[in-house]
This record gives sequence, structure tokens and C-alpha cells, in this order.
Amino acid sequence: MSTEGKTITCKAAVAWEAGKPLSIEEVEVAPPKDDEVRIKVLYTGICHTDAYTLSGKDPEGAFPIILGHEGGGIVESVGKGVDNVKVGDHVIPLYTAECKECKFCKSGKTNLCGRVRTTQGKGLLPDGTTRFKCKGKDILSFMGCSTFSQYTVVSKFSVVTITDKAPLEKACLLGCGITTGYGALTKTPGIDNSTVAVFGIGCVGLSILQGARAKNCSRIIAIDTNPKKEEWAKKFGATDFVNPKDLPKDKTIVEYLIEMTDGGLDFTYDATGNVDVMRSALEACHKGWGVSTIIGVAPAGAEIATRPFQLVTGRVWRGSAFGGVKGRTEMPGIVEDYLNGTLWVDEFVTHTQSLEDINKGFDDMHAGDCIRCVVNMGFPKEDQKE
Ligand SMILES: NC(=O)C1=CN([C@@H]2O[C@H](COP(=O)(O)OP(=O)(O)OC[C@H]3O[C@@H](n4cnc5c(N)ncnc54)[C@H](OP(=O)(O)O)[C@@H]3O)[C@@H](O)[C@H]2O)C=CC1
Ligand SMILES: N[C@@H](CCC(=O)N[C@@H](CSC=O)C(=O)NCC(=O)O)C(=O)O
Ligand SMILES: [Zn+2]
Ligand SMILES: [Zn+2]
Repeated sequence: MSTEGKTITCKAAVAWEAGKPLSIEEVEVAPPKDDEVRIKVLYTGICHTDAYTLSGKDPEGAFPIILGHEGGGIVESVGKGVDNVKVGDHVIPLYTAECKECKFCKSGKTNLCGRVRTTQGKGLLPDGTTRFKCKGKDILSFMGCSTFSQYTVVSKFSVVTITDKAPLEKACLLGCGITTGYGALTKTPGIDNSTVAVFGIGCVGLSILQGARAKNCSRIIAIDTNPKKEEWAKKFGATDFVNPKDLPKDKTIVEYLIEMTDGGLDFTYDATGNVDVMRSALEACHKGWGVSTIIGVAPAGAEIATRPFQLVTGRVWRGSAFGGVKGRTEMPGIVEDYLNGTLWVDEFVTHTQSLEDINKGFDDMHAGDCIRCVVNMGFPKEDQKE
């Protein structure tokens, strides 16, 4: 029986308040309005940004909310005015929207889109309302995606169709961490054959490493305080691994890296979210030309600092969201890279959980041996269609 135009009651993991476990609830998901798409979410990754917002450290974090932004699913129905996806399409929701019409999208200078970001940051769809209700209360939407619900409604600008050849239980991870790291490296101008250092070897850091390998970077140094990450880093293309905890007492990580590389790195990337690490990443850059990119998300109130002299002497500090990738235009190509073996994705799934056990997925993430946990949203294989 078609659910088109009707409210769907389904299961979702609701974050009622900061710092508390998610609660599995029956939620009502209203049908998509004009320019909106309702998606049956089959799988979702858990990203560190979900944990960050749940912790209460996100200045934009508001509750109650349905978190999740690394999902894969199938279009169940569309509102009027939607012509970029259709019922039955396999899709990835995009927390970095792409309307193709706004000043940002037309600038050719950024992947950030101005169309939905203001309402998105308030937990709302572009018309200023939410499609979720639970126990009579409105529940907010997260990053325009809310993939911790079996059904979600997103703006038509926040979704891209991908080939159904890509298994969604893996391809869901392209919705954030892998694309973020791979894009941030491969879209860096002048990166080919350069020296690179990556701070923080999680899902994002490993994806930066595999981008560096694809771009034939001449030296790829991975830095992490967790010794278990050495094996992972080498597998994904690192030529060297440095654990800052193992340095001689009189050496800082910056001094060590500068010595190792005869003056510093051409490019460095922070994938930790720690502002002290961000400073080290900048200062480990080569005088005159080194470029450091901040990817990690820092908690509310945290600020970066360095001596202005570091910039006066030619180092550049920049940042990157969703790897600089324009989701609707570029995601199909990234999925091609995955399917032809250039971009590793399957290797990232170290843990899986059911929706009922999603809180265990958050525990997995903090355990140190987890790259990504994928949550099965609970639809049997025969129901994995619209
Ligand atoms: N800008 C963007 O578009 C995006 C940003 N992010 C952000 O990127 C960051 C990385 O995400 P993800 O890869 O999922 O996170 P992970 O936690 O999996 O990876 C971070 C790694 O950094 C390590 N680490 C922590 N402190 C240090 C330190 N002082 N020096 C070196 N390594 C350190 C951690 O070790 P340990 O586990 O032992 O703490 C961990 O291995 C997060 O802040 C996330 O919010 C994510 C996606 C998109
Ligand atoms: N809400 C936070 C900022 C969070 C943030 O920086 N998000 C990243 C993506 S993290 C994904 O896992 C991002 O893309 N930022 C750009 C954006 O437009 O949100 C805060 O208010 O500090
Ligand atoms: Zn994320
Ligand atoms: Zn736009």
C-alpha cells in the first residue's frame, strides 16, 4: 500500500537532551512538502560530529533532535517541484546542500550553499518547520539530514541520486567522513607529488591519506596519539607514522616534523578537532609556502591561536567543509571512484549495530579500535525498496 501523501509512523533514535543516550521512539514523519523529499533510510554511519552535538558542545546544537548525517536510503515520495530525484532512487542525503543557483553555488569558489543553511542550523527545513513529531512534540532535524530515523524528509537541494550498483550499507559512509577527507586532499590546488602530514587518523584522516596516495604525494606522514592507528595509517598510504607521545622529552611535534622534512611540510591537515593540534599543524608547514587545512570541528568556545609571524612568513591557514565537494554534482563521480577501487570504503566499516543498539555504536566509536560503525535501520532485504 502506498504511503505517498500520508504521515508515516516509524522508529527513530531521538536525542531528547544533551549528554543523554539516544532513545528509540515511535515518531511521526509528515509527508514531504513542495521541494522536499522523503527518504527511507536503510543504513547510517555514526560520525564524531553526531557525538559532538549530542555532548552539548555544538553552539548550534538544539534539542529534542534526530541526529545522523551519514546515511543511505531510497526515495519513498517527493513533494511538488522535485525533479532531481524520483521515487525508488538510491540516494545519499547531503548536509552540505547544493542548489546550483545561489551566490555561493554560482561562485565557482566554494562548495558551501546559501540556500538552506540558515534554517538547517536551527534544526528546521527551509520553510521553517520540521516534519518529525514524537509524543506530541516537534522534533528538530539535524544538519538537514536526520538519518537516525527510518524515514526522514530533506530539501531537494540536500540529496543526490547514486547508482544502485553501490551497496548502501557501505556507500552511506560517503555522506560524510570519507568524502570529507578524500575531497579535502584531492581538491587541494598544487597537491600532486607534495609532502603531506595528517593529524588524527580516524575516518577523516584515513581518507586524507588515501587521497594523498592517489595524488602520488612524495611523503605522507600520519600523526596520532593512538598507537593502534599506525597499522591503519600505513595500509591507507602513510609513508611514516609519528606518535607525539613517543617523542624525546625535549622535542615538540612541530620541531620533530620540521627536522624530518628539511624545513616543514608542503601541506598539513587537522582531523582531530583539537585547537592545539591545529596550531601544530600550521606551524609544521614549510616557511614561505606551506598550507594547513582545518577539518576537525572544535567545541563551543575553543579558538585557534598562533604568532602572526607564522602567517607573515608565508604559511597559509584554511579550512574545509565536506571536503570542498559539491554533493549533487560530484558525488556520482566519488561513487565511481569507490566502485572502480580507487577509493576504499568497505574497509572503514569496523563495527555494525542495529537501530535498537545505536547507543552501543556511540560506545564503539569511543573504544579506540573503531573507524566507523554502520547502523542497520531495520528493514529486511526484501523491504529495501521504496
Ligand atoms: N569539516 C568537516 O566537514 C568535517 C569534520 N569532521 C570532524 O573531523 C574530526 C575527525 O573526525 P573522525 O575522523 O570521524 O574522528 P576520529 O575521532 O575517528 O579521529 C580522530 C583521531 O585523532 C586522534 N587524536 C586525538 N587527539 C590527538 C592529538 N592530540 N594528536 C594526534 N591525534 C589525536 C584520535 O585518537 P583517539 O581516538 O585516541 O582520541 C583519533 O584517532 C572530528 O572533529 C569531526 O567532527 C568530520 C566530518 C566532516
Ligand atoms: N555547528 C558547529 C559547526 C559544525 C561544523 O563545522 N560542521 C562541519 C561538518 S562536520 C561533519 O561531520 C561543516 O561542514 N561545517 C560547515 C557548515 O556550514 O556547517 C558550530 O556551530 O560550530
Ligand atoms: Zn560527519
Ligand atoms: Zn546554493
